[in-house]
Amino acid sequence: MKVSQPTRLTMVGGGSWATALVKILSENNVTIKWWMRSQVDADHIKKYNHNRSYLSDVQINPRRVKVCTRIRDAFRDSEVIILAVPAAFVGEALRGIQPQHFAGKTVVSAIKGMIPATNQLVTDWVSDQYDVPAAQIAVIAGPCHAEEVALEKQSYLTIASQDVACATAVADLLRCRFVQTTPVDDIYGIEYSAVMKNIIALACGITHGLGYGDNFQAVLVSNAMQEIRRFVDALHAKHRDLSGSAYLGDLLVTAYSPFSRNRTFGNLIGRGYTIQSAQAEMNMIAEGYYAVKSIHAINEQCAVPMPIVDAVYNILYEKATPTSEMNALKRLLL
Ligand SMILES: NC(=O)C1=CN([C@@H]2O[C@H](COP(=O)(O)OP(=O)(O)OC[C@H]3O[C@@H](n4cnc5c(N)ncnc54)[C@H](OP(=O)(O)O)[C@@H]3O)[C@@H](O)[C@H]2O)C=CC1
Ligand SMILES: O=C(CO)COP(=O)(O)O
Repeated sequence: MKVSQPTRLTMVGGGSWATALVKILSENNVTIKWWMRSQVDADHIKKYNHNRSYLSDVQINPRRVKVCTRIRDAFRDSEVIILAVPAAFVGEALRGIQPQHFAGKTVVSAIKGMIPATNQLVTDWVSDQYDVPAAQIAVIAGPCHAEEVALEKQSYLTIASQDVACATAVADLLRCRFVQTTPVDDIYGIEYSAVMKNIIALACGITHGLGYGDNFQAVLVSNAMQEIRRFVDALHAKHRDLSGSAYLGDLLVTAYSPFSRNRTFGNLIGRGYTIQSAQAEMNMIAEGYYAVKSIHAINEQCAVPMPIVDAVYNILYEKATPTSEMNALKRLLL
């Protein structure tokens, strides 16, 4: 990707994170074609310059942002594609897009989830499905809730790519008054850690819903860090400092923030909601619900000890009760 401004960019997704990223990018010299599936939401933005369904206080700049519901129109002439729908729906969002539509473009995943059908990271899936070279793929990571971006609270993003020049170019696009960005090369470590922290946040929410306190959660989170290290090292061994903000920082914000979708979903499960009723209660998607199934399946090959992931999987997919799983888990934590 050329680092030259102005940049023509496509945002795929009409949810909270897509809306927050549109806000960030609109601060810079970027023109955005913003694809969303809902015609009603798109029409509303065109008329009133805000997204009625997510982060409705964010003003959309009509000079920078054009909304559309046809994915091929959204891709035309763009240099950068940002994917910002939950992983389970990215295939549906890109229906009608062929490898040639990605040719020459930089693809940036803002997604912290796994492709359920293939148990792949989103970037691996993009590379396989659309023949996008690794040097043109990046991810957006770091502890950053869309709600705080909407409020212009100081935030930090880490941009990872195997090609540091690509990461740097994307980091330049996303740096603004209230967002600092850092380019790095550990794309696999960062993407897997971002997926894992959502599962841990489900566990934090479940235990909170059951009545466990801060003392327990601190032990849960520190054990989770070790679990993440074991898993990521087993898949992609590399020297990495997991105390960095894209790893530990993202785990902390998700585990402790009331904005967290995954923690909220877990909390409802801990309080006795069924999966269906918890999903219905939330207007947003908790990626960890889908991801735990993929991570559990991948770990059948690696066989890394992951008691927290196993407990969440058993609760969400094996009909185990939160009480019994957390009773068993608490004996394993140190
Ligand atoms: N929210 C945040 O703070 C952050 C989120 N992320 C990541 O960003 C990604 C998107 O999350 P987020 O924006 O929070 O999600 P939201 O729950 O806010 O939005 C979900 C989006 O997915 C769309 N969608 C839902 N169901 C389908 C479907 N069946 N087919 C196609 N599209 C569908 C929704 O469209 P519709 O409105 O029409 O239903 C909406 O645009 C996730 O991977 C998340 O982990 C990363 C960092 C921060
Ligand atoms: O990844 C996120 C913030 O960095 C958002 O996920 P949660 O909403 O589950 O915390």
